[in-house]
Amino acid sequence: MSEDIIRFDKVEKRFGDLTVLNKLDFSVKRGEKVSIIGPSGSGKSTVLRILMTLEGIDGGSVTVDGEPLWHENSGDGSLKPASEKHLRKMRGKLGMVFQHFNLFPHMSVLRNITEAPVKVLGLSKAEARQRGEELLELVGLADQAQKFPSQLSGGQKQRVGIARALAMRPSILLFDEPTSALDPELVGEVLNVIGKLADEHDLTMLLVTHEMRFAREISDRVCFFDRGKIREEGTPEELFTDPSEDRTREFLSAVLDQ
Ligand SMILES: Nc1ncnc2c1ncn2[C@@H]1O[C@H](COP(=O)(O)OP(=O)(O)OP(=O)(O)O)[C@@H](O)[C@H]1O
Repeated sequence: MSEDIIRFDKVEKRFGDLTVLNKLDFSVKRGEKVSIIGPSGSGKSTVLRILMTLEGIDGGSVTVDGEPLWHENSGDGSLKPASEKHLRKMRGKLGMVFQHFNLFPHMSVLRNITEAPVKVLGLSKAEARQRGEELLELVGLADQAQKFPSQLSGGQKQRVGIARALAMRPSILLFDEPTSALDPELVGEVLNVIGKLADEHDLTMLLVTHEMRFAREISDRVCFFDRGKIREEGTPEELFTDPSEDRTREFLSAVLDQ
């Protein structure tokens, strides 16, 4: 684990008068599993949305896999705003698992997973199907391939969401509060799948979560966000047992008491 696969340098993001990211410096190394925790509105999901190019930036730079995300070389060594082609290429490096699953309701589970690999990666239907079946096996849903999302529980839908993101063979997997829309009894099955991925694959994982115990278990590093900046970061052990900032301590005692 050496080079940075994700790098934010002094990134600014505003919505009108609201500064959401305030000259944010943040990086993730290849293969690293990083959790972002912090109060509501601190800019956690915005970081993921910027990486997925769902939001632009107002200042600074973002680099993914050594290349600027929002800019590209113009040929004379200077940078120009990224073209749609550049953004598409960069998006291919990342997969995202959304809080509300975002599955296609009119497609079977298997087709939800095979559609983009066929249309975007150019896989044959047979290849996509074989890979889709392997991924359903990985998330424990091999027997649900022909069902439709409406026939699944929330936990099953989210496991399809994970399989769908993996089907695009990303180097980086982003999770945006993947369990917060689930009934409590369904959280465990999704966390088990994410934990298995973290243990068995060399994927880079960036996870925004309110599940403190889980963040502690699977992360190499935990970042505490507060008002658009990283207030404190460290190993789970350092951050959860001996935080150095009062603000981190207050946040942790509030959420761990719930
Ligand atoms: N498209 C938007 N337009 C205006 N304001 C936005 C938009 N998206 C996010 N915000 C605001 O930016 C701030 C940061 O949002 P973000 O979703 O990144 O926070 P968060 O830390 O992920 O919070 P939560 O834990 O509640 O999801 C919030 O105050 C939010 O209301």
